[in-house]
Amino acid sequence: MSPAAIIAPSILSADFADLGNECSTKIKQGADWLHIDVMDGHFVPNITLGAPIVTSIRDHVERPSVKHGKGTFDCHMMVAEPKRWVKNFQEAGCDLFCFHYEAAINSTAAETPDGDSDLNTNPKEMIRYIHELGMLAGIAIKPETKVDVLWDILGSKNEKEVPDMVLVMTVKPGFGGQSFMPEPLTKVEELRKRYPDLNIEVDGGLGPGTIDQAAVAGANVIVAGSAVFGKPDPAAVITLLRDAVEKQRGKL
Ligand SMILES: O=C(CO)[C@H](O)[C@H](O)COP(=O)(O)O
Ligand SMILES: [Fe+2]
Repeated sequence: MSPAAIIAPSILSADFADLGNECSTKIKQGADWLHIDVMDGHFVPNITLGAPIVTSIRDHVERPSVKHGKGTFDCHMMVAEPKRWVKNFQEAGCDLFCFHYEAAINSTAAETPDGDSDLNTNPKEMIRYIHELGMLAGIAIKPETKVDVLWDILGSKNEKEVPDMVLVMTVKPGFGGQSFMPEPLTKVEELRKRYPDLNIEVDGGLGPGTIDQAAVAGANVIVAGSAVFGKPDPAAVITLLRDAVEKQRGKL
């Protein structure tokens, strides 16, 4: 059986003027994690938020008591130089640092806030660095990136280099509220076939109309922004998303 359903509302669609309350309310309404979209205007053509905001909302959401537990801050780092921000986000209260494969391999100037100018941004090194700082590590791929790039990383003999989660984007990263792209689900299917226990997250355009396809493919971590925030009954949407994943779990 694949891992349990994890529902992670994306705060990109929250009321930013009332963020602390928005976040704590979503947890009360049944969310497991909060998905925090960090965009730097370089890796994607949009800017959202940085570590100070994560520090502020951490005061409103209790830290998870167990690994992957309720209240996990799932930081989706759509930034050009992910290594620069690992320590910064760890100090802010991030629990899961999910960087983009495409950013890691193309990163050039990776000086960290500590002045560490080691430019090595090999994905496995990144994962080890994130783990050494006590966070869970995720690796994300854009819709056009082939899943094959992940086999070497997922097959690493060093457990510190193995990610805790893979994020398969189902929209082009950069904006909330886009239409779901079904094509990347073939990557989810292949990941699930090879790795029955892996946390596989899908992100972009997920909601009541698209969840079944993602659940059948084998995704268990579901990000939903515009389908949850600002809706009349967010708790009902969260339950619907969870039920769709749970229904498929036994079959996978
Ligand atoms: O990473 C993202 C965009 O780059 C967001 O997490 C994602 O788009 C969620 O928003 P929605 O559910 O409205 O599509
Ligand atoms: Fe995201």
